[in-house]
Amino acid sequence: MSETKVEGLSDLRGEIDRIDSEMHELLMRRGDIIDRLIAVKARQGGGSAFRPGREADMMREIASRHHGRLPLDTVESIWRVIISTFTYVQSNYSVHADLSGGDSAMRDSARFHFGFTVPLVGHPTPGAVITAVGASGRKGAENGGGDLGMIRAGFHAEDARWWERLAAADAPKIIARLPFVERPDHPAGTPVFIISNPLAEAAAKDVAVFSAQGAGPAPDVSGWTALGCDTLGQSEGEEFSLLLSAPGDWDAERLRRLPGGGALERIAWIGSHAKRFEIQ
Ligand SMILES: O=C(O)C(=O)C[C@]1(C(=O)O)C=C[C@@H](O)C=C1
Repeated sequence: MSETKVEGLSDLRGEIDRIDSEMHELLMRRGDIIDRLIAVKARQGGGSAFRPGREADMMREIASRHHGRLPLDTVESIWRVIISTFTYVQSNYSVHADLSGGDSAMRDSARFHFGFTVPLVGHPTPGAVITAVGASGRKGAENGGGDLGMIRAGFHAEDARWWERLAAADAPKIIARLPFVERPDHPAGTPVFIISNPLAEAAAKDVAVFSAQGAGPAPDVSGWTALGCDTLGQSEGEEFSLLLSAPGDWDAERLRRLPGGGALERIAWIGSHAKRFEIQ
């Protein structure tokens, strides 16, 4: 009579060890591609290691195919750290984070999206972040070179018109809005903009972001959201200043055609990012 073997803890641990060993082997093989990536990018004219459009596509794909017991939070953070670290080993960079809204939420977001290998530098205001990123790009780095910045989306009492600092052509630009995967109870859900020195290639262009100013009070923007344009920041004074997001193919002329848009005297494109991938 044949005995059926009952599965024991050591069998399951053996299976876990085999899976871990395969995952580690695959990650090391992923690492072996880095030198070839650097060589191909150099042949294509160099440029930044950051490819935000590609990263957004990858995160969307991973979130769409995910199923099973492992929480999506875990899978998202593992891949964010893999991709950020692979970017880092192509070309070292630091993340400059605006801590004006408190340290812990921004630190959580930075570690969730960039891991612990990429150095994190805290700053008191968005302006200080923009200055640090701009300065890192001037140290002989090519286009998009240098560090990344992380600015909390939302009201900044101490630097109410921070977006105006992104308006000059050679100033840093918005390249991403995190988290990519938007869902209730995201563990690092603070909405943040990622800025870098201007990128020549591979930006994500679903959503365009603009800085706009004009004399006197701001126009009535209450109907703009329904027309595709969101007001993400607003500051009043002798001049009003708006931070606006719109579909990726909009330009200054399209913004001026909004009701009251004629009041926008100065408009500057200050970057673009991928559309949020929403999970209910
Ligand atoms: O696809 C690239 O261009 C890469 O450099 C690879 C990689 C990745 O690790 O998957 C890393 C950095 C980029 O921002 C996007 C993706």
